[in-house]
Amino acid sequence: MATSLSLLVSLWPVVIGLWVLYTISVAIHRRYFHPLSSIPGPSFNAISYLPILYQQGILEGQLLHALERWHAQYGPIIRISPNEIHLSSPEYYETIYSNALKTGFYKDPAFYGPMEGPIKVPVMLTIISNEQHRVRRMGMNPFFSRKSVLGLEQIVRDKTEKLIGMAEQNLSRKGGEFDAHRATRALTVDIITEYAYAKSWNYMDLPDWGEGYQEAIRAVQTFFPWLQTFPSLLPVFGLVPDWVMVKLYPHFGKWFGSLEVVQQSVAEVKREIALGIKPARRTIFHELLDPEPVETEKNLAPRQKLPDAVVFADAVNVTGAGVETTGATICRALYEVLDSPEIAQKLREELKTALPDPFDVQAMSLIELEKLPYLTGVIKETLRLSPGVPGHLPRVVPSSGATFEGYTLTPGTVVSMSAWSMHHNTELFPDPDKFDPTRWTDPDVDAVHAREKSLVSFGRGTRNCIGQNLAMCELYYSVASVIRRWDDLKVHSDFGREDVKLVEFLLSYHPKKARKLRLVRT
Ligand code: HEM
Repeated sequence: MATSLSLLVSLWPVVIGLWVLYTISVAIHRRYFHPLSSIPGPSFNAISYLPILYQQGILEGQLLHALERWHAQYGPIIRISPNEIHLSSPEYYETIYSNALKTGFYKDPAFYGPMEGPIKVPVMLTIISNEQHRVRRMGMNPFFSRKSVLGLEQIVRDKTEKLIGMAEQNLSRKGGEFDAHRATRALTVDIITEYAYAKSWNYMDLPDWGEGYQEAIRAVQTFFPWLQTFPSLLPVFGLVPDWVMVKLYPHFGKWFGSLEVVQQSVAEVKREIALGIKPARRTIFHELLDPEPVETEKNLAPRQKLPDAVVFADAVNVTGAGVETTGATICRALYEVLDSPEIAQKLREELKTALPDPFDVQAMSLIELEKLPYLTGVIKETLRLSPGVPGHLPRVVPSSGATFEGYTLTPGTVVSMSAWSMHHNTELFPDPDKFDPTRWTDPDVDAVHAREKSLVSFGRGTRNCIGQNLAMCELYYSVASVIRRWDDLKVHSDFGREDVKLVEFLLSYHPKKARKLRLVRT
């Protein structure tokens, strides 16, 4: 016994030596003999996944800024990890993202897999197979079509009116201020839950505007970079009981609470369906649990019913995906408009003509708001500078291979682009950090068309954002109603440009120490 122990101890240096040798040979292979070895980029990125973890996990969501620096130094194609290439030329976006079913580029399992997190079932966002995704998405598409959004526009109108009423209450107090950050996230929760489940969570009525739910989503996302780098942590993470998570991160209580509400809603709809009760309005759950047949060229084809766990997963995805993204975009638009007297005046003038009564949110209609060129310019420019999903979206090169910038990429290579670098392309957007709504009202229609092609805040093609029609409706209503309502609204002096800097964990956030947007009246 003693001899075998001492043998084991004496072998340690050999084991460590072999491990060091193995690591060095892997590094040498990745750097000099790997199919991607001729692609430029920082040397350490070519041999290790740690630089990405450093940017995302240690520095917290900084990769989008690092990508900008690396592109400036190494050019339009860079190797950002042993197996991932990032591109900055807009011409490739269509190839990689437009029609996944046709081109075969598919989502990178190493990046998207860990995002299933505590739900443990692939949600629509994380499905890898494009074909499986098509089937899942088909059921939900009609629910988020433009026609559906126009049909349910009253929900957005009513919730926006409530937001304005609450802002009025806060602002009319002596020294009053309006917490636009929290309020806009509560607004987006209330809209999506009423829209999707016909039962608003009414976060706008809570004293803390449901802050815990928003913080929990952010906290969940900060784990992603670690799980993407060390996937073996995933099962360990799954073993941690909920109560321990709540102890470690008290905000998780709100998150788990919200999951229960979604579970209950699924159960309630299942009961109604079983009893043959006809709902006042078919919700997302009716659509997924008891789908109406689809009209095909020949006749009506029945659609597949989904298991409860899948319906639940998609519902959670739909609820969470539109909160921070839309809330942050609304806040950025309000900040940019109110921070510039010239932009504020121009927008107010346009809105005064279109909306004579500043108090009447009920008179607004999406179709009329969309006709306002300057307001539209403000919204597009905000989506450019504050895309809700600004970072790299990794896709795997299909079996046919691919060629970019003269480099051939073998099947299985991961290739990505990001909204952030698309939106900072200096040829299309000179002085890219400047907020300039007139980029979108330029009389040069070809130039505007080229910019529109490069505006990819909602992604592209079959894997794009399903909620974009709803998000646009929310953006038009909230920006128009707040700016039209008060002529003397301004940004609190304790808030500045450094507070709108972006970090990202798929969704964009502001750095932890950033202050939240508050508005005051002069
Ligand atoms: C300004 C607001 C928004 C932005 C910028 C945005 C952006 C995006 C982007 C870029 C994707 C694709 C991500 C990828 O390729 O991995 C996406 C997916 C998705 N978004 Fe949004 N989104 C917004 C609002 C919303 C809203 C309001 C909803 C609510 C329904 C929503 C629900 C979803 C869902 C369910 C997916 C996954 C779709 C799929 O994989 O088929 N988003 N979003």
